[in-house]
Amino acid sequence: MTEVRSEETFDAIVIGAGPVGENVADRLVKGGLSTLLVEAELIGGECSYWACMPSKALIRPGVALNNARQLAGSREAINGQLDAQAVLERRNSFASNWKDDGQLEWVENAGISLRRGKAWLIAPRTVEIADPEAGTHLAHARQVVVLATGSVPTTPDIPGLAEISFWGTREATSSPRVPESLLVIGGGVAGTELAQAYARLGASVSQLMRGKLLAKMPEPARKLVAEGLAKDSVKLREGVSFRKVSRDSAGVHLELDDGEILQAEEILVATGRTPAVTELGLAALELSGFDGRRLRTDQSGKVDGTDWLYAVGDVAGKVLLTHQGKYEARITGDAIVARINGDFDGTAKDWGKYTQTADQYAVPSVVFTDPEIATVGRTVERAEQDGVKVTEVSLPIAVAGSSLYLDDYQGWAQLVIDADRNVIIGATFAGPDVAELLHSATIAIVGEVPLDRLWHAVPSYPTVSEIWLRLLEKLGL
Ligand SMILES: Cc1cc2nc3c(=O)[nH]c(=O)nc-3n(C[C@H](O)[C@H](O)[C@H](O)COP(=O)(O)OP(=O)(O)OC[C@H]3O[C@@H](n4cnc5c(N)ncnc54)[C@H](O)[C@@H]3O)c2cc1C
Ligand SMILES: NC(=O)c1ccc[n+]([C@@H]2O[C@H](COP(=O)([O-])OP(=O)(O)OC[C@H]3O[C@@H](n4cnc5c(N)ncnc54)[C@H](O)[C@@H]3O)[C@@H](O)[C@H]2O)c1
Repeated sequence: MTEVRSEETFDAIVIGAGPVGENVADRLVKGGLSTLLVEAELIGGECSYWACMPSKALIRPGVALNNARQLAGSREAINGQLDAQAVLERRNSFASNWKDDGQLEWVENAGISLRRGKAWLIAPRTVEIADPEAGTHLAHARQVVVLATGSVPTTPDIPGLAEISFWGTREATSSPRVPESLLVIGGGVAGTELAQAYARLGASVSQLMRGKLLAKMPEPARKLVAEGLAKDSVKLREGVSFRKVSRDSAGVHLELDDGEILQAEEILVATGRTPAVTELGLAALELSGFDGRRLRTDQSGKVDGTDWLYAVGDVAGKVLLTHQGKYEARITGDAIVARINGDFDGTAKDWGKYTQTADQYAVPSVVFTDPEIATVGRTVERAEQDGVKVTEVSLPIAVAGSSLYLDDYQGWAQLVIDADRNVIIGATFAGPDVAELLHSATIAIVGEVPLDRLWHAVPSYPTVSEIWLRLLEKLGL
C-alpha cells in the first residue's frame, strides 16, 4: 500500500460521480447519511461530456433542418446547409465546455462531500483514493460503499487497431472538427446515431458492421432507419468482417475480409461497452457476487454475498442507459437508508419501493436517429421466452396527425400484448420525432392498464398519438 496522507470516515462512500453516482449520493444524504462522493475525472460522468448530451446536441440541428425540408412552404425558405461550426459550438455548450463547475456547485448545495481522484477498495468498507492534489487518502464507510463507476468501451480484435490512433465515442462526441470522410465500425445505437450526425455535418460516411444495423430492433423499424441513413448518403455495409487496419499520411485504410480496402480521414470504433469493474480492487475481496467481469446484485442493487457493497448504473451491467441508471440510483439509495433504519428486510417485491422492477419489464430507450426508434418493455421474442401468451399488433403510422406533422411521414408502430392479462407489455414506435410518444406506452405498461380501460384514453386530434387508437381498433376494440 502507498503512504496514506489523510483519513476520514463517512456513513457512505459512492465511487463515481456520473449521473448515477450523483443521484445515489443525493438520496443517501436526503436519508440522513453523511456521504463521500469520489470522482476521478469530471463530475457528471460520461453522459454529460462524451455521451448523451454532446451526441444529442450534434444530432438535433440536422433533425430540425430535415423536418423543415419535409414540409412544403418551409422547404422553400431553406437555401443552405447545416452550419457545422455553429453546431459544434452549440455542442460545446451542452458539454459545458468540458468543465464541471456547474455540477460541483450542485454537489456542494446537495450537502454531499466530494473528493477528486481514482478510488479502489482495499478492504470491506475501506476505500483508498489517489487524490492528485492531496496525495493518497483513506476513506472508511460506517455502513456502505456504492459502486457507480460506469462502463468502458470494448475494442474489437482487428489486427493493426491497437497500433493506430482512432476515434471512440469520446473523440466523436467532442471533436472540434468534422472530418472529410469517416468510417464507422459498429451497427449499434452509438455508431448509428454518430454516423448520421457526421454525415449531416458534411462528412462522407461509411458504416460497417459484422451483423445487421440495430440488430435488436424489429425489422420494419430497422428498415426505416436504414432508409433515413441512405437519404443522408451513409453507405451501410452489413455482415462484413475486418482483416486489418492501418494509418498513414493519407488517412486510415481498413481492409475487409474479401480484400476490399476502404480509406477515410478518420475511423470511429463504436462496438459496445462493458462495466468498469477491473480497477476497483474487487478480485482481492473474493466476493461471491463478482466473477472477475460482472457484478451480480439483487433487485435493490446490493452485491450478492455482501451486506455493505452496492452497484448501480452501467457498472451493474443491467441496463446501460442514463435514465435507467438514475432510476436504479433512486431505488438503491432509498433501500440503503431503509435497511439501516430497519424498514426493509431485503425481500424483493415487484413494483415495490426498493425493487428495481422496471429494469426487467419496462426499460424505455430511444435511438435518436432520423427517423427515431422508441421502444419500451418486452419484444415478442423476449415475452415468448418468458412464457407469455403474446398477441402482437402493428401498423404503419398514417393518421391525420402524422400527415400534418410532415409531408410523406413514414412511421411504424407495434404493441406487444399479454393475451391472458389483456395488458400491454411492450411497444415500439419508429418514425420522425416519435421519442415523445414513448412515455405514454411506458405508463401503460407500468400501470398495467387493461386494454378495455385504455380504450377510454382518447388521443387528441390531430396528433401522431392517434396511432394508439388505430392499434387498439386493430386489436378489435
Ligand atoms: C455515445 C453515447 C451516447 C449515449 N447516449 C445516451 C442517451 O442518449 N441516453 C441514455 O440514456 N444513455 C445514453 N448513453 C449511455 C449513458 O452514457 C450511460 O448509461 C451513463 O453515462 C451511465 O451513467 P453512470 O453514472 O453509470 O456512468 P458514467 O456516466 O460512466 O459515470 C461514471 C463515473 O465514474 C467515474 N469513475 C470510474 N471509475 C472510478 C474510480 N475508480 N474512482 C473514481 N471515479 C471513477 C468516471 O470518471 C465517471 O465520471 C450513451 C452512451 C454513449 C457512449
Ligand atoms: N440513444 C441512446 O440511448 C444511446 C446512444 C448511444 C449509446 N447508448 C448506450 O451505450 C452503449 C454502447 O453503445 P454501442 O452502440 O457502442 O453498443 P451496442 O451494444 O448497441 O452496439 C455494438 C455494436 O458493435 C458490434 N460489435 C461488437 N463487438 C464487435 C466486434 N468485435 N467486431 C465488430 N463489431 C462488433 C455489435 O455487433 C453492434 O453492432 C449501449 O449500451 C447503448 O445502450 C445509448
